Amino acid sequence: MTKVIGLISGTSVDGIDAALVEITGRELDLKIELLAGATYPYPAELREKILALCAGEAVSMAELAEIDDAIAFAFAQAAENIQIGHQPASLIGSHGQTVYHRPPQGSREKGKNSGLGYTLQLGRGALIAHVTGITTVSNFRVADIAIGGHGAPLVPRVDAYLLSHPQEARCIQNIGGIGNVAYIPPRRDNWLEKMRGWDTGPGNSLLDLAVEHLTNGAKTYDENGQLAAIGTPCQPLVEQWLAQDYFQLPPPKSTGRELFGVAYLQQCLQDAEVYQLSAADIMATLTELTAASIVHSYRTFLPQLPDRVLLCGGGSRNLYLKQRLQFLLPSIAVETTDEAGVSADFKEAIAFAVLAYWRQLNIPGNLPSATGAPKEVLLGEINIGHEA
Ligand SMILES: Nc1ncnc2c1ncn2[C@@H]1O[C@H](COP(=O)(O)OP(=O)(O)OP(=O)(O)O)[C@@H](O)[C@H]1O
Ligand SMILES: CC(=O)N[C@H]1[C@@H]2OC[C@@H](O2)[C@@H](O)[C@@H]1O[C@H](C)C(=O)O
Repeated sequence: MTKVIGLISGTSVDGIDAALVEITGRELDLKIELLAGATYPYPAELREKILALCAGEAVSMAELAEIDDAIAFAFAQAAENIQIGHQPASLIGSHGQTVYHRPPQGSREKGKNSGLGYTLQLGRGALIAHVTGITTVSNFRVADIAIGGHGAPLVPRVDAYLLSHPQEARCIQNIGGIGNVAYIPPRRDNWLEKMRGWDTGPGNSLLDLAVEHLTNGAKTYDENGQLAAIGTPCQPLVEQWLAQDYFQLPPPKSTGRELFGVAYLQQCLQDAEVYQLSAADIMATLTELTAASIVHSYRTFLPQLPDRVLLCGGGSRNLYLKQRLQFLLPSIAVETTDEAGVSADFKEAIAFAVLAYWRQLNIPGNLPSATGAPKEVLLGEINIGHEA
């Protein structure tokens, strides 16, 4: 049994999710127990700086170094806090903070750099290992990227072992800033080879930006989808947006705030002008885009629709969004991963604890059918803590 801390701040940049878990087994016999989970918001000033970086604002290398260190210290503090009242952990898996993600483009010849993806997560693991004294695995995405993969999504392989079912085909749908899915066929025959995974597109990123814009900064997210729920989705707009490139691109595929960020929202608002929509209608329409893009991708790219969809991430708390997903998938059970025994709030943090644990055991962490990499690889760089 190994006690591991998983840390991640996702594309919503709302704060650091920390999970303290006990892990046993390897793959098919993998078991986790969540001992503690908490979200530690970033200091407001740091969040603003990170969002500016993500939006492509120019910073000097000196400023970048400062932000990197501030993130690492915040992550180390989260690791210290989550252990309070528990026996100390022996390993940390820290995803860090994505500030830039460029998916690979087209085919790539070995040894040549044309078309290679690029991804940058800040919050260097060496500093977290030094501050906490705990060995820290970090930089999980780069090995998959280096061999031509997207480096994302990485959670599907962990989903496979924690959430597969002997009879049911399941879609594990994360709705964070960006949405991503893991499709898991029933656990029989060569089920792992039949798995699929990809980023479905915007999760909450456009919703958060829109609410902030429409309420002049008074709100940062549409709690439970309350505002969207009193509006009406403008279907012609949803169809217009769904016809765009990303939604038609076959998987494996990944995306980020580089695409579904401020400029994308501005274009959406401009497209909406002709329909003279109310604030609630705009929110309903953007929420419909999130729901419809998820369902469109299942209908277009999966070999069969799943028997059950298990939601996770902050968007699983958006009741209106959940209702719309259920409406668009009438004969399929739409629930959350909580109902299958894995915390919907902390599944990503749990996954990075598992990925660190696998790294120590030399077990590959990527699922080539989800990242597009040509083979399985070990993920993450190991930074030894001085107490190791
Ligand atoms: N009660 C709620 N009602 C509606 N939306 C919510 C609620 N709680 C959280 N959210 C949404 O969830 C978002 C945070 O989700 P989460 O923490 O899963 O994202 P993330 O991990 O940063 O993203 P990603 O998975 O893309 O890396 C918030 O920004 C908000 O939009
Ligand atoms: C580059 C990056 O940070 N991607 C995130 C993001 O947030 C959701 C989606 O886009 C997913 O691809 C990924 O995160 C999760 C943790 C993953 O790798 O599975």
